[in-house]
Amino acid sequence: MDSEALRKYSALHPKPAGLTLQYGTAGFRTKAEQLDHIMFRMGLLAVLRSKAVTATIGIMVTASHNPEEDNGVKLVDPLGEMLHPSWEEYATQLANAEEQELQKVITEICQKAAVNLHKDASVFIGRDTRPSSKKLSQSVIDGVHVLGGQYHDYGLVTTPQLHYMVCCQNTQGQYGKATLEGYYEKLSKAFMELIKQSHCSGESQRHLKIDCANGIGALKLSEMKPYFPQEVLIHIYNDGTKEKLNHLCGADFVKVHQKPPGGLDMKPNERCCSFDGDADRIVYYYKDTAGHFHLIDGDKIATLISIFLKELLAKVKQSFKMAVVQTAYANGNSTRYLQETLKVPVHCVKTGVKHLHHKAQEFDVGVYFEANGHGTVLFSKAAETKIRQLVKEEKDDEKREAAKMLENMIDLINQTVGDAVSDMLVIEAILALKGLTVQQWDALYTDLPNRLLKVQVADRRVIDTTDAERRALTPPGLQEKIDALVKKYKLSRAFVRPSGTEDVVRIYAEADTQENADALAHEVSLAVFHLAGGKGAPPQPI
Ligand SMILES: CC(=O)N[C@H]1[C@@H](OP(=O)(O)O)O[C@H](CO)[C@@H](O)[C@@H]1O
Ligand SMILES: [Mg+2]
Repeated sequence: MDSEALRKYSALHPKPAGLTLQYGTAGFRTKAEQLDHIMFRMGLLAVLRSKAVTATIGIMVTASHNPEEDNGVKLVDPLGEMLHPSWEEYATQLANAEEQELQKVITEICQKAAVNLHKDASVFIGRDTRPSSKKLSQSVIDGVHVLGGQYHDYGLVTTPQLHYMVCCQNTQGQYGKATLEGYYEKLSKAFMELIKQSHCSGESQRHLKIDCANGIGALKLSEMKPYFPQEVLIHIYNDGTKEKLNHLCGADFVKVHQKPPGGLDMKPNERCCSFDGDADRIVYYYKDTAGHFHLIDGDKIATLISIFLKELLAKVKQSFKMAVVQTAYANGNSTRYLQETLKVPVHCVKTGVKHLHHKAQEFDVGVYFEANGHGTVLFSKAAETKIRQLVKEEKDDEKREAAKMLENMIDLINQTVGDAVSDMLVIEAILALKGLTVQQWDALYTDLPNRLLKVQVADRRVIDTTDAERRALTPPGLQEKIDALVKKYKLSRAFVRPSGTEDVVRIYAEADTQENADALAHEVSLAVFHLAGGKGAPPQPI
């Protein structure tokens, strides 16, 4: 380690006095002007991680669905997964070290994590379209450079594209070519092969309006357009040329407010979808002839994909284990439909993609989605090998055709992480293959009315939870109070948990009617306010 260079460069990226930040659910995320030193130091950390695991590590500069003024940074592990939890602590230590301690902290991390500084290091860097992202990614490069790491700067890419590149690189091309062209070619080829097998659906079926949240998704979809077959008519809205990133649009806005985004004119029964700011989430929706808005969220996406995969798995007659992984935010009726109608095992884990991904790895086919539209499907190595073998060797036509579809699904889905572009193509292919309209898809089950609220408290860590965050252990009396409130309503459920990305406590409630869900959510938020140290004015009824 060149101490002199480290001192010189870290002085160029000074830490604001008194600022402490934590590597949370989505890495570091805050106002862009507070992040320069974090970026530099995450450049350092990526080099250490790369040396520790002898593989390429990714760094993505983005704050996803958060306001344009914010920014953030996430590290990507060798196979495209989120940074291993054991390293989140090192990230936090490095981020908060005073400048004169930096070298000492690096040495400590090297000791604890058995990092050999003499090894080579390689880092892939990507960024979203925020005005601050370019400069911040330059600070990442400074960090990588100081510790002698090699880097490849992919510039503007979606978050899932960066995850894909890292996985391709570390599997020596087995997962695909680590270029944007490689990504577009792999996905479009699998998509075209899939829809070739579709017999139904007229031309009008293939129109899709996409709200790109004024973010990176618009740029990358436009780049990908020449790779699509002519029948796929995608119309890009909120492309970032006129309005601000994520402002009154994007997947998070649509999901939270349960209403259409601005900047997209929706005619009755038209199929529409929204990406979030870094294109790793997607939700669908439409307006019926009476003008009512219908949201098709991550739970319904998981359901559609599960129906499709389950049918194919039955046809190939293998004893593959399939399951769906959800969080506590999944709509109660989606869980009921999956378990009781579709007869697929459902598992509930803590909020955050890393938890879902980890659980889904236990199955041959693990479908996971957060209600907000982040999700993908994981296929075990054994299942993938068997499916590819059936495509080559199976004599029975029906079985071979089913295997072929599964093979194309494996190639179309971005197995490294939730990917709005890839998920959109998966959904479009399934709708075309099954000849389903957006209304028919929506009608699979009816969402229970629900409400998501947030409450500010002095210290959200006073709330400790258990049972995949569905029950509160502390503060004393809170869970008993929630239980009593839930009993007042039909088909009701409610839980509270400290957010991992914002300084708030989140409240979720569902019940038989919207009025009841709203009333329950409000009552629970009052309980949180009174028992967990609420700040400011008490929450008002909705
Ligand atoms: C209710 C909700 O949507 N929570 C989101 C949000 O986490 P919180 O810990 O709730 O702030 O951001 C995470 C990262 O993007 C995402 O994984 C998660 O689903
Ligand atoms: Mg995102």
